[in-house]
Amino acid sequence: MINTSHAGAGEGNRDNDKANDKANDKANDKVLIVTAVEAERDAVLRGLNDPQRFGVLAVGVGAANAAAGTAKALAAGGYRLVISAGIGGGFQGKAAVGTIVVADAIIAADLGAETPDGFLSLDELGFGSASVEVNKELAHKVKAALVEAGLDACLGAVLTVSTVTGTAETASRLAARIPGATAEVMEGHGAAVAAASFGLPVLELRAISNAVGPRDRSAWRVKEALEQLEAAFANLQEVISS
Ligand SMILES: O=C(O)c1cccc(C(=O)CC[C@H]2O[C@@H](n3cnc4c(=O)[nH]cnc43)[C@H](O)[C@@H]2O)c1
Repeated sequence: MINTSHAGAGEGNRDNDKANDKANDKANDKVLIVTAVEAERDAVLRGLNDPQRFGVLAVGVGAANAAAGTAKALAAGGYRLVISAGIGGGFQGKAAVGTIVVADAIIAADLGAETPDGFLSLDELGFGSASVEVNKELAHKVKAALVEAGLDACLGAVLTVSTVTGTAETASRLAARIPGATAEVMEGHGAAVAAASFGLPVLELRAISNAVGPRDRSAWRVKEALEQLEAAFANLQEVISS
């Protein structure tokens, strides 16, 4: 074996690798914010006064759309963090309409099996996990920044479902099965799985538009929730960009 003891060459290669890593770090410096619909995307954009540092996309309703849209954006490169954002439902006693919920857990609440003895999650079935880890330190910083800005914000588990809860019975069953359940949405888990597949951290931030429970569209406060979403991102740029 030829001994290529050109230490200088080795060091040169290592220096070059470091330069590349630094360049890549610089290149991967944007934050991707994904919403379901354009109205949510536009509210986020109104809040951001330097949109160049962010990618803000409406990827469609539901976890499959969120996963596909997030993965497609991440495949283009340049991102270091994913945030699933939009409106959501709030669980009774946990998040009232107008609250901003920052996820400390992202859970696909109906990913599992129905049995005569109740629901078994993917985790309980032994087929992986229905949850995606959240960057908790950042989640706490985000929540603190929102409270500091005078917004009503809380931390809690954000459940992703395929079917919006429409009865008190379903709401109670979800809350009993997942004690930290705070908000219900349709996309977060999809975006989170896509982020994790690219090795990126994820956050979820939802402005509560309605109570999780009996279906009453007249009680939804979407306009107000979108205003809260705008206010949230107007006060988060430094925290999520640092
Ligand atoms: O008319 C209905 O009851 C109804 C049925 C299905 C979906 C909707 C939506 O408008 C939800 C779409 C959109 O909003 C998010 N969202 C808001 N509140 C909730 C909720 O209580 N549970 C789940 N998702 C909610 C969701 O992330 C979707 O993007 C209305």
